[in-house]
Amino acid sequence: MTSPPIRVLSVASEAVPWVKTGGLADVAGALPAALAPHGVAATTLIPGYRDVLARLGKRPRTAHKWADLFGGPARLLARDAMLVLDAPHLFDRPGRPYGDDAGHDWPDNWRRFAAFARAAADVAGGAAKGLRFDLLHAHDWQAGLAPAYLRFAPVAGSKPVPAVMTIHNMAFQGYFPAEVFPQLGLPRQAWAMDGVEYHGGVGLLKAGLESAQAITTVSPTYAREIRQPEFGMGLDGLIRARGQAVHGIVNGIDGAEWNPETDPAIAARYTAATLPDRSANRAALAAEFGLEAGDGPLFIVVSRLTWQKGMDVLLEALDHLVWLGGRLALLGSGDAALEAGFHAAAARHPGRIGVRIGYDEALSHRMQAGGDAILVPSRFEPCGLTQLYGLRYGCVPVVARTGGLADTVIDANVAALAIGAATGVQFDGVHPAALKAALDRTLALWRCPEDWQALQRAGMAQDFSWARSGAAYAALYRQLVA
Ligand SMILES: Nc1ncnc2c1ncn2[C@@H]1O[C@H](COP(=O)(O)OP(=O)(O)O[C@H]2O[C@H](CO)[C@@H](O)[C@H](O)[C@H]2O)[C@@H](O)[C@H]1O
Repeated sequence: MTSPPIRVLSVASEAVPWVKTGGLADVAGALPAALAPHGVAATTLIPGYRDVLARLGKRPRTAHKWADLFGGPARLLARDAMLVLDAPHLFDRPGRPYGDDAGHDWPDNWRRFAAFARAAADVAGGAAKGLRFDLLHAHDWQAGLAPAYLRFAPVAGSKPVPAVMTIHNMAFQGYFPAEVFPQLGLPRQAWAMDGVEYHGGVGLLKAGLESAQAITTVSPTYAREIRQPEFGMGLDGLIRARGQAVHGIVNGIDGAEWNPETDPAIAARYTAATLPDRSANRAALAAEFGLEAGDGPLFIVVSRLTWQKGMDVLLEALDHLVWLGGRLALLGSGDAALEAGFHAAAARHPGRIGVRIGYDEALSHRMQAGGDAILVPSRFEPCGLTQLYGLRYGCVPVVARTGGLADTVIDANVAALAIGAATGVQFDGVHPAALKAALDRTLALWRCPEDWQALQRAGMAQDFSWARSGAAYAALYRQLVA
């Protein structure tokens, strides 16, 4: 007899295809399908931002109502395996999920995401008729209070529901002043070192990390790195103390959406056996970015333009990249100074550097299909998805040896090349000299077409589908509900 599926409420502030600002959305969106083959029925709860509600269509079912959820009425809307928290006073506004169009965080973010977490804990605890869950899985600081509500203020009479807290990025912790604590609806004992108190204020991610039965992050190397102050960013002591409960599970990618054999966004479809067909994509990409023809590699970057991603270091290596005969197509948005820096580099190197500031999903597919190598010089990278897309598309990753980049790319050292295992180039220490040296190594590989194609083929043969990671999450859930 097969056992009934484990029912998981996955709680995230963004999930594809509904709302995305970064990699969290890819993962939260992919999890339910990744878990289904492993006996887990996952339902995703996201906030009802204006765009989400607009796309939800006319008649979603109302599964629960709150007369007053942190200052206004709210409804739980259900559509298939999706739940949306419709709370107009918190989420129905123009702008982005976490701030206005000018990039300022919403001043009431603590209230928005406390309410979201409270609602999640209510739903996991059985408050909504007909919806039952065995476990709550919270993602990042926006969902961080949900495990704390389950621990300190569960639905009256409900059976205990275990929680998993996943860190997608330790740099974002949801820290707010102590004054908000009395408004969270938590009992006084939650204001403690092993509760929500954090450096004299309230830490939303911290609260989740203290309260969840298990902690995961998105690669084994990052799980080790966050035990150190440099990567733990104030929470390294907590991570060390809870070491036994911390697990590193690498993200998968959606192999249906990211498949060069079937991708509707690209000009020429191809497989590892038909690599020469890629050249049409390459030519189209160069044309799209106004780049001249050349025999050097066409590098791409698809990234948030931030310090985390090492984009300031890349700026300092661009003259060298061009001097080597390379070209660069960059798509991204973020810090104004970095955006200006890339515009200036493009002006300095017309025909060699092309820059597109903005967010464009279809273009990101065309770039992976047409680029020769993708640059990911991150200072820290919990997992990273763009290098995985690069591997799948034969766009060779050139990455810093950190976090998930260290775990997913096999450096083209002599031994790895000799056995055909190498899939990319790694470098240590994110500073201009190290990146320039990595570019030199990349060029040496590029000049030997046999080596280069071996890198591409080995990368395309890697399996970063969700199969393994889905099984790992399912095994963890099973332990916790047992
Ligand atoms: N301008 C643009 N146009 C189109 N698409 C763009 C884009 N800029 C970025 N993207 C896309 O957004 C996603 C970014 O995901 P990443 O994993 O690389 O980083 P992020 O730091 O957002 O995620 C955090 O969470 C994820 C998920 O766990 C971790 O992998 C990661 O290390 C961690 O920092 C990718 O799908 C990428 O293609």
